[in-house]
Amino acid sequence: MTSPKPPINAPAAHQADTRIAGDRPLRDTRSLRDYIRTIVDFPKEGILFRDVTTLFADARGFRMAVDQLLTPYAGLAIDKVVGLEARGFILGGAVAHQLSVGFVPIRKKGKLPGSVISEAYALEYGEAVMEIHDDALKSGERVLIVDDLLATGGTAAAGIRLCERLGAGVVGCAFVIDLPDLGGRALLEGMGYDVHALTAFEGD
Ligand SMILES: O=P(O)(O)OC[C@H]1O[C@H](OP(=O)(O)OP(=O)(O)O)[C@H](O)[C@@H]1O
Ligand SMILES: Nc1ncnc2[nH]cnc12
Repeated sequence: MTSPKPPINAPAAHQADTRIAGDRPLRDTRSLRDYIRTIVDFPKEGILFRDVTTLFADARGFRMAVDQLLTPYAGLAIDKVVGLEARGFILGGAVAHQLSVGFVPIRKKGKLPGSVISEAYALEYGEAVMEIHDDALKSGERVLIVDDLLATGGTAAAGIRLCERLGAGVVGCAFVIDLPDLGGRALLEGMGYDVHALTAFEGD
């Protein structure tokens, strides 16, 4: 027999299960990685798609991701968090809120309403153009770039170029997932950028 649903304004008693005492889970011992789902052959054959919607949907998982993303940068001077469309918006917005700084979106071509600058880049499974409002960052501002996943590094490198063309400095690039076999970390670190990733999936 299923129990009746509580009234819509009832206190959320079930949330007790998601609370964390210090770093020690009360009951739930899943690691951040355990919340990430893999979809085979999406968006095309041969791709193992690392799906973070299952991580975002879980209160404990999402909090772990946001907290771990910002930990290395908490003591540093950051003026803006720059999020890469689309999942970088969800993470970057939360990180910006935690750091008490503003959030700037980098979007796919044609989505931003104001005057933009653009950068073309290659993806693991296609090509795209990214854009930023040309007044979104001031010269000399220090930015943290946030996205869900680092694969070839093409998206992040385009994001870095856009920020730097506006005169901003990239303090770091933070990702939930690194796919090291696709070379993004090596690319970005080879260019001298700080890369912070919470977990890696090898063999992709
Ligand atoms: O390191 P790269 O090879 O550039 O790949 C990483 C990018 O690919 C994914 O986004 P996607 O392009 O699928 O766009 P979406 O988030 O808008 O779905 C992911 O969220 C990163 O932004
Ligand atoms: N394997 C993958 N899973 C999820 N997002 C991606 N973006 C590029 N490669 C990806």
